[in-house]
Amino acid sequence: MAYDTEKKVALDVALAAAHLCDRVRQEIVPESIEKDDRSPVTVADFGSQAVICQGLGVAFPQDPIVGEEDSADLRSPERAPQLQLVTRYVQGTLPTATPDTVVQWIDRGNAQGGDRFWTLDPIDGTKGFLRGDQYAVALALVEGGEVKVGVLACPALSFGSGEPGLVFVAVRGEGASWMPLKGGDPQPLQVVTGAEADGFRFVESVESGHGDQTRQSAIAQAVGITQASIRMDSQAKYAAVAAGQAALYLRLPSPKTPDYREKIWDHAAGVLIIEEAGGRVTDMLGQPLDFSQGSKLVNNQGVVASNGVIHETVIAALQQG
Ligand SMILES: Nc1ncnc2c1ncn2[C@@H]1O[C@H](COP(=O)(O)O)[C@@H](OP(=O)(O)O)[C@H]1O
Ligand SMILES: [Mg+2]
Ligand SMILES: [Mg+2]
Ligand SMILES: [Mg+2]
Repeated sequence: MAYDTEKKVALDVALAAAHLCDRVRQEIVPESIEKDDRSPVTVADFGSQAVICQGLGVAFPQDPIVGEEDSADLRSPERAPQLQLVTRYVQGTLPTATPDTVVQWIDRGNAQGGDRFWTLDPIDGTKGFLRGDQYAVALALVEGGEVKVGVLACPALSFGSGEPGLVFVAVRGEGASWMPLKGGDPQPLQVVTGAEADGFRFVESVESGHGDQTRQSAIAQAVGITQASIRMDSQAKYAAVAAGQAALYLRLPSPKTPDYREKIWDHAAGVLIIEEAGGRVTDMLGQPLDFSQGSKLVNNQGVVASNGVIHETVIAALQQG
């Protein structure tokens, strides 16, 4: 089957990284370092990126990686204790790791893109990770501007009363599935179908600054969704739609940052998982997300991810105001 090796390697490295993040959260209260854009990053974000870039580097030495983090904030002498801590956690997976190899692995993720590249969010939802809520390790392969393989590892997510820790994977044209992070048989993913919108739920970010919650509620109501939103950090929202737990994920530009452009690693894996589960993802104008323009979705604003059935109705409601 197509992309068999890529799928296997992506799953292996994402699982190793998810395990690292989970260990950090169980063992310490991770402190956050503030990046230049004032957003937080933790030892787990750095460790996750190091483990994944190392593994991809061995399996696919020619492939560029467009990752969220870089090691600049870890290299300064006053950050030596944090780099030591990252190295200690990476050694749990890669025993020969040193501070030098760790920063080199992290910086493999500094590529700009190309015809074929990986995009990596070592922890999507760092604010959720810090709060003890949802987060995801997100990895995707993009070829010719199209997402071909997507993996989302969600250590804190569960379905119903099941144990937390789920992983989602999709290969273009071959469907999407989920399994427990601990291992087990893959189960197919399928969006919720039917036209009974009043039974549907919608998902949105916990962070009010990452979207427009007022407008998101208004649009959901306009398309007949009467129930309150489910607020969740990270691309776990894409997983919720792919698994049929919600019919819609709305991410409309925040009035505080109207010119914000979404980052490719915040969406690539989730988009493919929803599409392969039978759903649809576009921007707020109904255009496909364009992953061929470097690290940002410069040609898109807002994201609408749905079960497909209600998609056109949502886009129409957005055009009306
Ligand atoms: N003004 C903004 N509008 C939309 N997304 C934003 C934003 N500022 C930051 N983000 C992104 O929102 C992501 C988290 O999404 P969510 O709110 O759905 O959990 C962050 O990913 P990281 O946590 O990987 O940095 C970050 O890239
Ligand atoms: Mg971040
Ligand atoms: Mg992110
Ligand atoms: Mg991140």
